[in-house]
Amino acid sequence: MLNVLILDDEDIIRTEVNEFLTNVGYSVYEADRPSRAMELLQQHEIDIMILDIKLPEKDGVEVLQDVKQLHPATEVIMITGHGDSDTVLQCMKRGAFDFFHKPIRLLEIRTAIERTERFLSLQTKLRHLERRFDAVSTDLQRSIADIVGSSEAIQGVIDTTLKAAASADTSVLITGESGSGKELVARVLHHASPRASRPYVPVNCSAIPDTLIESEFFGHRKGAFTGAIEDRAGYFEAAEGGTLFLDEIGDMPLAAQTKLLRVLEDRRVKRVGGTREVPVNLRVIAATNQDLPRMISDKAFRGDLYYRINTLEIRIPPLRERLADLQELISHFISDFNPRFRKQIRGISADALQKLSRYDFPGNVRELRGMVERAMILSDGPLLEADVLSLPSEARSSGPGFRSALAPLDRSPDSQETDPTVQPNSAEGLSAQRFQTEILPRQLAEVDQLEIGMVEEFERSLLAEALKRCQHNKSRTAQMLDISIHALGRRLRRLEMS
Ligand SMILES: Nc1ncnc2c1ncn2[C@@H]1O[C@H](COP(=O)(O)OP(=O)(O)OP(=O)(O)O)[C@@H](O)[C@H]1O
Repeated sequence: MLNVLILDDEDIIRTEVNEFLTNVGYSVYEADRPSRAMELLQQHEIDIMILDIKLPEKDGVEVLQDVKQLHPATEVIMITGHGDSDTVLQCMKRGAFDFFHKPIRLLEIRTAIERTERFLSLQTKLRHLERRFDAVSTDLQRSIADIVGSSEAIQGVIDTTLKAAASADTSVLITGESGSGKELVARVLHHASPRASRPYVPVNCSAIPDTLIESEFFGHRKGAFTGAIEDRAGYFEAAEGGTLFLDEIGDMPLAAQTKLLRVLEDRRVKRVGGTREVPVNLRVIAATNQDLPRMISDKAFRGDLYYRINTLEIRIPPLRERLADLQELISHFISDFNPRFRKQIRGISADALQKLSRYDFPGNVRELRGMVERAMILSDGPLLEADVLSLPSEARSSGPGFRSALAPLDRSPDSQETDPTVQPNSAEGLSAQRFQTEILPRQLAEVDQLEIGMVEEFERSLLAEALKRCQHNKSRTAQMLDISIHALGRRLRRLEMS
């Protein structure tokens, strides 16, 4: 409903116009002088103002000027006398939307107001579209910029992603090793698609307990089970119109796979405890680092679901197949971490880079990011050197130990079990190894949460913990932290721990 303000010093005109407009459904305010009109404009969002020319205090042309300056969203319709062509011209120049002559004909007013109303609604739509367009394009720009790398391999991935984005209903399966950037690609896919202005709902299938999976995906009605204290929409409904990203789909239990398949086929969902089915309109993007065809032959993944979700497959090559991106990625992470750690590290030494490029990065970009983060905490100079990067010495690069030292932070327990390089071989080995593979990476991940001023404190406690575990033997501590004994000494002195 539009708000209309009438500014006229003639009571009879105000009353008549007010009655007429109120009857046809507008909300009408009246003012008999400019100062009162300005007060009302302050207090209410006035869409249209009907403004007389001849007024006490100041004339209508001046009032028009004030209104256009202070309340540009308010459209003004002027009431002018006959033969006032100069004034009409002035008013139009100053932004009046329309005008009509006295004596007023109510029907004329109504037509003028309806015209203004149509104009206002078009303007609102335009503003809305502009906002959406801006938001969509910046989100897309930002999500593409998040994918660092100029190698042919990664550019190929971005090209395919943008092509896949165009067909808004096609299911896409993103495959690639852990930490290779599948989530980043899923975001680009959404933001570049016609569904970009609608929700993007990422779901990590491995993080939902089996017992909750149905209500999380389908939602529930109040009272459907203990704890269902109110009606809740599930992921399918939350992603309405947009994209549902199912990360780690290989971890979805078989029963849930069957239900997912049904939704993809019927495009309808029913909340747990509910009776009504509601239609859903969304695109599903799934991602996995597992070998789904093998899981199908092992009966751990449904073949029919697999064919349903991989209408199009985007494979992200592991980092070791695109080492051309290494330097760019390292620079990106360094500039990301510099302000957080209050450092001014300029880059990486040629020697360290060369050694890194011989590594196979089982944890891919996530692992590289963790390495850079850790090295930056430990680094004292302007360049990241091999000793703080936990790089393998030539002898260790292919031998056991190195992988475990750099195990990605979120490596699954399964992968560690099957990885012969992380099998503990002694009690001391167990604690040192656990410190390297679990405790240290977890603590490093916690750095993300720390305030800048706490970084030194954190570093100090990390070193104290490592020293304690090695009975204060410096060379063993350095070995455990994968840094040289000199680097350890420098750090202890800087932190006044020696
Ligand atoms: N090309 C890249 N440029 C910049 N950062 C990247 C790139 N690829 C991955 N990353 C970073 O590496 C980390 C892991 O990426 P992401 O979560 O997308 O991997 P993923 O393949 O989905 O991993 P998972 O299989 O474990 O879910 C994130 O911090 C991400 O920002």
